[in-house]
Amino acid sequence: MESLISLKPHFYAFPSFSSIPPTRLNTYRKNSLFTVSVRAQMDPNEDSATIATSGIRIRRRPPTGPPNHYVGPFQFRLQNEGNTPRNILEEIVWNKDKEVAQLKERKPLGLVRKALENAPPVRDFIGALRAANERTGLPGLIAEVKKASPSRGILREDFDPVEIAQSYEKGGAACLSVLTDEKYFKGSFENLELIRNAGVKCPLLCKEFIIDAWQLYYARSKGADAVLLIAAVLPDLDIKYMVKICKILGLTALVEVHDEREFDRVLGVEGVELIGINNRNLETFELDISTTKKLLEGERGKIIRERNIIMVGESGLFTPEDIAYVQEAGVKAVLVGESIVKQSDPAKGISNLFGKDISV
Ligand SMILES: O=P(O)(O)OC[C@@H](O)[C@@H](O)c1c[nH]c2ccccc12
Repeated sequence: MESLISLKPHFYAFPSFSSIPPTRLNTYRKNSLFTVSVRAQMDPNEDSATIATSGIRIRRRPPTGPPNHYVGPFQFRLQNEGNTPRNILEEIVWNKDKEVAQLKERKPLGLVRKALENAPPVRDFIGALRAANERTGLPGLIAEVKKASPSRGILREDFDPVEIAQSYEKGGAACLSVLTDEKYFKGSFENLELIRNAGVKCPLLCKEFIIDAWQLYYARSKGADAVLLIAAVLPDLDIKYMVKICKILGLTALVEVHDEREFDRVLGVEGVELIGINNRNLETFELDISTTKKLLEGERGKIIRERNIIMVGESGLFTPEDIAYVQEAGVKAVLVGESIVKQSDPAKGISNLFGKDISV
């Protein structure tokens, strides 16, 4: 069934990595983007389109072309299954695709790379988490500078990112996460830069929906020490290449999963050192902190320990009992936003969350 949604001209999605068959991908990457020599594996039984999107459920861009209908001088845009996002994650990613295409036009990779020369030095994100964990015996805290989210709306009206970041640092956070998505989370790269330039010592995670390697360079040029790679939106090959690029840039990659399938995919990627389990399903917003426990049971937990991978429990953590629960499940770090950002004194929010002062 088609229905009318707007009169605006339709946007043509810009092709990015996932739409390029792996064979071409190599040449493309080698010639125009990076000088990394990596070879994509091709299974002769799988066609290239399947490989390029392997592993993910969401559609990275609208599968149908512009559904236009002309009536005289009027151009109508028709809504159908192929151009309507099926869930919020698809919507965010489709939007991000347009956003990145525009940003790239304004600031091509060459310019971003040039800007890297003046970027502040990278700091050791994983080292900070390990040190905090050893010092306190509790999971190292990644405290999130978060103004709003699509599931919770505005979390804090009087939002001063630098003040919040400084308060988190004072309260004993090991690292900070700064949301940079503007449309859905009311964040910005300006916030990231402001916090970095204010002299906050905690390493910074750029919390963004990364779908294109250009964004990794951009995040680093703005002072990020780490980036988030979401397995639900990135095919295996993208994760593999992006992890390699992060290494080259000195960035730590926090690779996020939320079910067994994504976890297994990520465990199949070489060089991953930090994995987050998101207790919130980004497609449905459902929150369940037993996700962290469930995913770390049995064989997967064993692999994690053998490889010395640091696990991060993400989302929906509000009380000392929640922290104890995910720690028991095997995490050495936690990522927390809502419960601490909402407190008038975020440092106090941290002590409430852990049931004690972790700054000393
Ligand atoms: O505010 P919470 O429930 O404490 O959650 C923080 C963080 O885990 C959450 O913001 C998050 C985790 N993964 C994401 C990916 C995109 C956007 C946001 C997120």
